Amino acid sequence: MNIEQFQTMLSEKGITLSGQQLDQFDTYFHLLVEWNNKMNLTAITDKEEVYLKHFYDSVSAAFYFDFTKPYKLCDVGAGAGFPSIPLKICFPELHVSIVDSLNKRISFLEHLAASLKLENVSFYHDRAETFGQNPVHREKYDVVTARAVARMSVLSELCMPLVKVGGFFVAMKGANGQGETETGEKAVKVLGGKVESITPFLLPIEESERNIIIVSKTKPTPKKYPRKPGTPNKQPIE
Ligand SMILES: C[S@@+](CC[C@H](N)C(=O)[O-])C[C@H]1O[C@@H](n2cnc3c(N)ncnc32)[C@H](O)[C@@H]1O
Repeated sequence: MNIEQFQTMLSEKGITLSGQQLDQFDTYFHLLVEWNNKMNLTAITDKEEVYLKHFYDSVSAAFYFDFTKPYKLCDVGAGAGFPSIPLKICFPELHVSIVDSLNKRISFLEHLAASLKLENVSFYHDRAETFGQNPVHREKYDVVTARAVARMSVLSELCMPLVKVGGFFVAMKGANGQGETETGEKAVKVLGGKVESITPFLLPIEESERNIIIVSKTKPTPKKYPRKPGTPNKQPIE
């Protein structure tokens, strides 16, 4: 996907990017490739592939969920910033918190956010299992996102405790998203949620399948979740 296609295809979905936002994506691409030479951030470094498989794919969450409001958003396991940094570039009103267990990725993100002059972004080097038990963060977010972190039952335990009652969890999945969500539906319920929608779509150009799963939080998550890493006999809730 070249930059013109990126701009046109987003504009067809109602997301119009200014010159400044396009410059931010350009800087993001260059820093991603530069830092990828010193640390493992992504296997995708070809420019057109980064625009398709990282930038467009991340922003595709906004085709199914309204990110235009000044929501408090937490991105669990964002790695090199996906999906929350592309969403923040497109929707500057968002207040973004990123939690990732790998400190070198957090260092990259801090540098990236400063270079892009992003406001209202915070980074936390932590595991979601402990972050979600911290009263500062527990049930404090309007929306929690996750892309390519864990299968739905495990992911729900990491993400649902962070969502406030009345908020949403947006999971970005590949082709197996539907099956995983059927298996993970019990976990979602135990954790206080309800699966509102599973929407399949094809990534343009290469036509690989994606699924966006939207879960609403209807009641508080029981205190024992998320369980700490190493909890005896810890199995996914299935
Ligand atoms: C496969 S990468 C995906 C990164 C990004 N979301 C994307 O779509 O490219 C998974 C990321 O989740 C982080 N991660 C895995 N388990 C985690 C946990 N329990 N708590 C916080 N971060 C975690 C890893 O450090 C890694 O950066």
